Amino acid sequence: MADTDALVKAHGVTVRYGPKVAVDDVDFEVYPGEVMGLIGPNGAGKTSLVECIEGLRRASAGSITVAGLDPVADRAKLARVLGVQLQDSVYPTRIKVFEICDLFASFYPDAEDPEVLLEEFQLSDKRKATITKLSGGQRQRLSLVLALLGKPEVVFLDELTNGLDPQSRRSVWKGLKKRNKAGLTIVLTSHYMDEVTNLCDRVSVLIDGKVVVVDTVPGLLATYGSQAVANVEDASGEASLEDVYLYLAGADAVPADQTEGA
Ligand SMILES: Nc1ncnc2c1ncn2[C@@H]1O[C@H](COP(=O)(O)OP(=O)(O)OP(=O)(O)O)[C@@H](O)[C@H]1O
Repeated sequence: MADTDALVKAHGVTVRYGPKVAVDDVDFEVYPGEVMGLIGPNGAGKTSLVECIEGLRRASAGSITVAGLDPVADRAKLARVLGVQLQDSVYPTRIKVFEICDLFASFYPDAEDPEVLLEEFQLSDKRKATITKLSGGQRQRLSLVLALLGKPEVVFLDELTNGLDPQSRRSVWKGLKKRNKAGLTIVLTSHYMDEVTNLCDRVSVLIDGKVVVVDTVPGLLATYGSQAVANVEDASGEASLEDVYLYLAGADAVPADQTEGA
C-alpha cells in the first residue's frame, strides 16, 4: 500500500528530553481499518511517540499527520477523528461514571449512547459510582468507553488490558474486534504478546527509540521464528510472538530493510 493512503503518517519523528533521545528518527504509518500494535521494552519510547501523534506532545523533529491533520495545529478538528484512552489522573475527582460519560458525549455531534457502551463493557452497575471508587480494571474499561464514545476513526489504546481479569480482557477484545470490523482503525501498545497476536494486523517493534521491524505476526514468525526458538533455553515446539519479541529485544537492532523477506 502506498504511504499516501496512510491514516497516520509519522516521518522522521524524534523526541528528545534534554540529552536523552527517547524516539530516534522514527517512521510510523497506520492504514485505515488496520489494528497496529506497538511493542517494545519499558522506556523504548512508545508513549513518547504515541503522545506526539495524539498532539499531546510536540516532536523535537519530524512530521506527523492523522487523517491529513496536524496533531498540534489542528487539535480541535483531530478530536473528532481520534479517540484516546486517558489516564485516570485527568478526571475530576468527585465525578460519577454516568456524569463523565454524559460530559464526554456532549463534546460530539453524534456520540454513541453511553449506556450501551457501559453495558457492553460491564460497567452498568457502576454508573452511579464516583470514579475514585472504581477498581483499577473498572477504570481501565471506563477509559475505553470514553475513548470510543465519540465514534472515532482511529483510537489509540495504551496498555489497554493491564490489570483486567481474563473475562474482562475477552470482552474488551470482542468489543474492539467488532468495531474494527465496522471500520475503526486501532493503534495499541501492549506488553501482552497474546493480546498482540490476537488483535493486531501488523506490529511495530520499537527498541531504544528506533523501529527495528514492522510486519504481520505471521511475517515476524516466518522471518525470526527459528532464530527466536534457538534463543529460548528450554525451547519446545513452535516459536511464539513472545519468543520473537524477546529475541529482537535481546539482539542488536535489525534494520527493517535488511531483514530477510522484508
Ligand atoms: N517527560 C520526560 N522527561 C524526561 N525523560 C522522559 C520523559 N518521558 C519519558 N522519558 C524517558 O524517555 C524514554 C522513553 O519513555 P516512554 O515513556 O516513551 O517509553 P515507553 O516505551 O512508553 O515505556 P513503558 O513501556 O515503560 O511505558 C525513557 O527513557 C523515559 O525515562
